[in-house]
Amino acid sequence: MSTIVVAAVIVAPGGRVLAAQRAAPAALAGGWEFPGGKVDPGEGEVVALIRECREELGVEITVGERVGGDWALSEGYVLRVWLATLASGTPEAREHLALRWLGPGEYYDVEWLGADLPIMKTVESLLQQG
Ligand SMILES: Nc1nc2c([nH]c(=O)n2[C@H]2C[C@H](O)[C@@H](COP(=O)(O)OP(=O)(O)OP(=O)(O)O)O2)c(=O)[nH]1
Repeated sequence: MSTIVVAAVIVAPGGRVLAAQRAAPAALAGGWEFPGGKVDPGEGEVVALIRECREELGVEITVGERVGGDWALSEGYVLRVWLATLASGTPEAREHLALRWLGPGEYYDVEWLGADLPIMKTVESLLQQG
């Protein structure tokens, strides 16, 4: 069975989305992703998403609609993604090298990890549909 990784596309007014730059492992460090992480055994996926955003960014999120289905990662891992908004707090890079809010026209200004580029494209279409 695959390990499930969950990630949040946190959307702020003006269609800004939060990108986070990975600090590790070496093969991925410097690449940009949506905040999240692995679901713990027995843990709900949305619960894991909220926990990861609390741990990594120091924020509380409100989870919205799912983005796509299972996004392929490396062997044995799948990525599931949700739109989210900030319920409280200001994101801080507690585990990442940096954070960036990307507005429309800036969505591709960072080096997304391979799995994340198609997700960004799907999110762009969703946000354009309003
Ligand atoms: N969180 C996250 N991980 C991603 C994305 N895209 C992508 O390829 N990944 C990969 C990187 C990692 O190999 C894996 C997620 O692992 P993680 O390191 O974020 O998980 P975690 O916070 O639970 O950390 P740990 O248990 O390994 O300490 O999925 C993404 O957008 N968000």
